[in-house]
Amino acid sequence: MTVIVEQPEFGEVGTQEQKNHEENNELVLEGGFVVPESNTFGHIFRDYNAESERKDSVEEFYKQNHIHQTVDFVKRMREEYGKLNKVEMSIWECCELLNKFVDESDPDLDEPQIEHLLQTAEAIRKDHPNEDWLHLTGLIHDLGKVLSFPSFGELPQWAIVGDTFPVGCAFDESIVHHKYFKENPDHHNPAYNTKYGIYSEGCGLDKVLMSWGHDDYMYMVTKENKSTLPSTALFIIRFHSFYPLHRSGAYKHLMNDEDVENLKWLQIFNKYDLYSKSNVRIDVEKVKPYYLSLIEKDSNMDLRRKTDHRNEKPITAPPSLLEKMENGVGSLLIYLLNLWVDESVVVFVSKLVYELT
Ligand SMILES: O[C@H]1[C@H](O)[C@@H](O)[C@H](O)[C@@H](O)[C@H]1O
Ligand SMILES: [Fe+2]
Repeated sequence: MTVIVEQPEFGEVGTQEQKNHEENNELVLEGGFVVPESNTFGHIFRDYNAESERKDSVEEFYKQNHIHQTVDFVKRMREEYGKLNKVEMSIWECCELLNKFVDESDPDLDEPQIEHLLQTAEAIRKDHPNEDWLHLTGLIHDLGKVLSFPSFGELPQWAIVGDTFPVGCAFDESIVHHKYFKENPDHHNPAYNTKYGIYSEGCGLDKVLMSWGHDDYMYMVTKENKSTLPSTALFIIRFHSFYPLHRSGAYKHLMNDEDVENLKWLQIFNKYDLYSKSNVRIDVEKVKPYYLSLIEKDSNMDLRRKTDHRNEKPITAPPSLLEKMENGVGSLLIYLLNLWVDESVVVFVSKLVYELT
């Protein structure tokens, strides 16, 4: 059930083959995934000013997003959704649910999200066939968009999608449709509108409150369910919409050394996330078995049991037992605890181990 992570090698993503393709106006990443020149609508990617049928609605989306994302709002959302007490659902069920969701913030895509999830994961798989943790990350990175469905609280889209940014410090100029922040109360609050605001140099992104949406929610779900995905995957999930950082280089003064390392992977991931938004259709049924096997491997991530251990208290072993956990039997206990089996089973096994050791 462990998703094996090979140590990443960071280097320039690019080869001679890539350069040849670049001359032909297309970009190829390492293995064979070809970056298209234009999005589904024939425009360059992330052009928020291009005349298109989505231009005005995307702008209206960002207006609402920028007015309402405040420190108070983010704190309330984190508190509320941190309980993970809404619904239990398997990863694949979430993927299928998202088929009914169209992202109002996205100028590049108006297809159901399941296509996007699989397009991202398949593009990564083409170039990095051995990084199965990154394939799974691609598959689940946007699942937090389920927040738009009634069972997950039916949040408005401005509280789910779009690029994210820190709250509690000045809104960087590079943020899409920045002008609408002038209607955000935090923008006029001296505690929140300076370069550092409530943060300090190098404090680490983990300490930073990000505008609330699918990224932070899915991060919470992944973390609290004790996914075996590596911490880099959690970083990617949490910050994949943080374009002001990973594209524009803003807010780097808040990063610590670990963030610097993780950012390299996020930038690799982003190429697939963004440029796989094309009209190349995916044969869902064909690739489904592979992704089900990845989900199975990271069995902690079966949201059926674990998205929502709502209202349940985390199960912890008694202190006397914790002392005995150095040995092999203790590891078995940790394993069982991590599986979040019924509490009575854990207590029974705990007692048994205690007696035997
Ligand atoms: O419109 C898109 C979309 O909502 C993506 O899921 C998000 O990750 C991007 O940052 C955003 O620009
Ligand atoms: Fe996303």
